[in-house]
Amino acid sequence: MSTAVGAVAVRARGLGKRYRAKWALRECTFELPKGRVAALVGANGAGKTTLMSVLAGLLDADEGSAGAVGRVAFVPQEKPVYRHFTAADMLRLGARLNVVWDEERARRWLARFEVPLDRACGKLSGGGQAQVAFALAVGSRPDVLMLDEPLANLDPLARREVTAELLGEVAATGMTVLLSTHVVSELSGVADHLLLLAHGRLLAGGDLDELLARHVGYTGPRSDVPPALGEVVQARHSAGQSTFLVELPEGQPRPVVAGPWVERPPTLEDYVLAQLEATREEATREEATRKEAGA
Ligand SMILES: Nc1ncnc2c1ncn2[C@@H]1O[C@H](COP(=O)(O)OP(=O)(O)OP(=O)(O)O)[C@@H](O)[C@H]1O
Repeated sequence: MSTAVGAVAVRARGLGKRYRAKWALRECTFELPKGRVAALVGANGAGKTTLMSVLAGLLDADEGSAGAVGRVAFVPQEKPVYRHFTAADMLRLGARLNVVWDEERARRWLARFEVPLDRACGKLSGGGQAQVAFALAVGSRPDVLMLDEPLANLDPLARREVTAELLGEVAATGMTVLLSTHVVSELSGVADHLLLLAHGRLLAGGDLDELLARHVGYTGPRSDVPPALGEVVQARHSAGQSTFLVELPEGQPRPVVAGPWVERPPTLEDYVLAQLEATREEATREEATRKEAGA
């Protein structure tokens, strides 16, 4: 089956969600193209779980709209499995509960991660239980797979293997993946799209290569300003040295920087950490201004 170029898998328009009076999400607008692996990142409490829950239809939005095209599978942070069920029982449950069920795919996932079919889920390790939840999600052949902190219970090798398997599933089925994580360093080469949340608002979103290409890291002699024009996302100074992460102005040729300055393309981790730090500093400044105004 061919897919229209640029088809959208997940869309949000002015999406907002509040718990009582407190907004957990506000004015979120984005489109996630089909077949992408999108990383949803943000500090604790930024609104990642809330966003996924609304997109998966588990929570109603309080303003705006959101939707996903096709069948959605959502694996929450707690990796729900029945403790007294074996992995094989869980697969039988999957077959009963899902409109579409690919038993072979689900079994292959469990075999790949050496999860015994006959052991009660309660007796599996946290990582093993997570694999059962993933197998069920993959077996349901979703068009959009949403995973809340899928890497949290896994050891470093398992994290790499799970992300590799997910990429394999994307290549084989054309599904779209949205995964939230704090382990940003392990998303290089996995995610090709980014949604960055801060205090319930979407700070950045879009194609990862494009986003990173618009940013440059500079290291050079101590200076209050970077060697090229642009928005300073992060500035760090030590006695004799300054480093900057700069967002270059759109639609202009890339600046040529010479002399003592060294240019470095930022990694995903550099970019995300700099953005989160900048937001935290801004929040601290706003809080101080509020306190001053109230004093
Ligand atoms: N059921 C709830 N009732 C009230 N407030 C909630 C509820 N769930 C989340 N919140 C609040 O909404 C905000 C966003 O929470 P959410 O769990 O979506 O963030 P998160 O980015 O997933 O955080 P983490 O990385 O810690 O999992 C937080 O301020 C949180 O305290």
